[in-house]
Amino acid sequence: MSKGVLLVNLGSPDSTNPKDVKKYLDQFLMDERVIDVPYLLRAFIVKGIVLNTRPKKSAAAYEKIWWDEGSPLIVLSERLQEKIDSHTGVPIALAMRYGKPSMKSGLQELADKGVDDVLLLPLYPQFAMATTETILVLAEQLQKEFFPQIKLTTVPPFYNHPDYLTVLARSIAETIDDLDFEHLLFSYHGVPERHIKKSDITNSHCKIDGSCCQTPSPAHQFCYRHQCFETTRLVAEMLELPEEKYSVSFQSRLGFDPWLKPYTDRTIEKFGLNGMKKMAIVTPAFVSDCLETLEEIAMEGKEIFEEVGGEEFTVIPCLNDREDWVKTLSRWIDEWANKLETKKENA
Ligand SMILES: C=CC1=C(C)c2cc3[nH]c(cc4nc(cc5[nH]c(cc1n2)c(C)c5CCC(=O)O)C(CCC(=O)O)=C4C)c(C)c3C=C
Ligand SMILES: [Fe+2]
Ligand SMILES: [Fe+2]
Repeated sequence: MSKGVLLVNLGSPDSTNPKDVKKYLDQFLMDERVIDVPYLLRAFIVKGIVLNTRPKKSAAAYEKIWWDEGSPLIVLSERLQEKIDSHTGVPIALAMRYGKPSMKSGLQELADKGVDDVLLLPLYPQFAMATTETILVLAEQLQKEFFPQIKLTTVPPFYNHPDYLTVLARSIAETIDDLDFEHLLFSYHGVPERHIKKSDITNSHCKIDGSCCQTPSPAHQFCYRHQCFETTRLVAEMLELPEEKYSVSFQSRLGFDPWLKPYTDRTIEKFGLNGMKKMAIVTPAFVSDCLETLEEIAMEGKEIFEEVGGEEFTVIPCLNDREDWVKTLSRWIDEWANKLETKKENA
């Protein structure tokens, strides 16, 4: 069999034009794993309400962070793909769950090169219904309908993988090496609490309280909240951060349902109001810098902190295409490719 890799990230609009943003948000928010209500209600919420106001607001936000080459998320993902491609011996294609390049075109690109054994690598450290799961479901649908010759293998969420944690810890230490900050906030993309309960395979573990995510359970294989806490705990351990020096929050909530708490914007405000002057923030749910890190955190978050008396707001960049991250992903890919090779030779 001939091997190849499909890297998948979230995706961005084609441009900052509100029409393009509307098209992108339509595809994104009509996904039943993102807004998980019955179709007619979802269509009413998305097409009847959100798409009438949000595209203009989001387009203005994209305008603030857009690069000459395009969306930061896409450009950074392309750089990552190119670098991995030059480090590994197998073809590497890049796709987005929403927008372009589509997952179908990514699989087609690999199929055109004769690849029939694909490693699917969702670029999300933690599992979530709205990210990893929707990629896996679509990949399986596409495989069945258009690429029956392709065998798919998936890289599981790597939230607690020592290689990933080492790179993340190093990226944090490089930015705040002298520990001259009062608090490090680990801000993860939020999800509605309902998503966490839906992903609970035991149907009884998840309470979204102070202890369920710390109590061992098979539910944690699919628990975004647990996985965010674990990434944080393990990285803090590597950095030898005392407990009072770091905490977790969740950003980017949308709509009126309860989302995971505490909310990042309110946490930053509270820090400033309590007299904190120097804080740092890291966003480990994102592998590539994007609207949510460059605008919501680096611009809006900074503004909130400074408005309430904060003085230094240090943002740790995402892993993007840093060399040690490229090497880590390339090693995982080579290990997969060589393992299959060995199995085949032994057969
Ligand atoms: C309503 C639901 C949303 C859920 C659930 C959600 C989960 C989720 N998203 C990411 C990663 C990203 N989201 C980004 C943008 C973004 N997210 C939502 C909504 C939900 N996300 C919206 C409406 C938008 C668009 C921008 C806006 O209008 O605010 C991005 C940035 C994309 C970019 O082009 O830069 C990322 C990345 C994760 C990891 C996640 C669940 C864990
Ligand atoms: Fe999102
Ligand atoms: Fe939990």
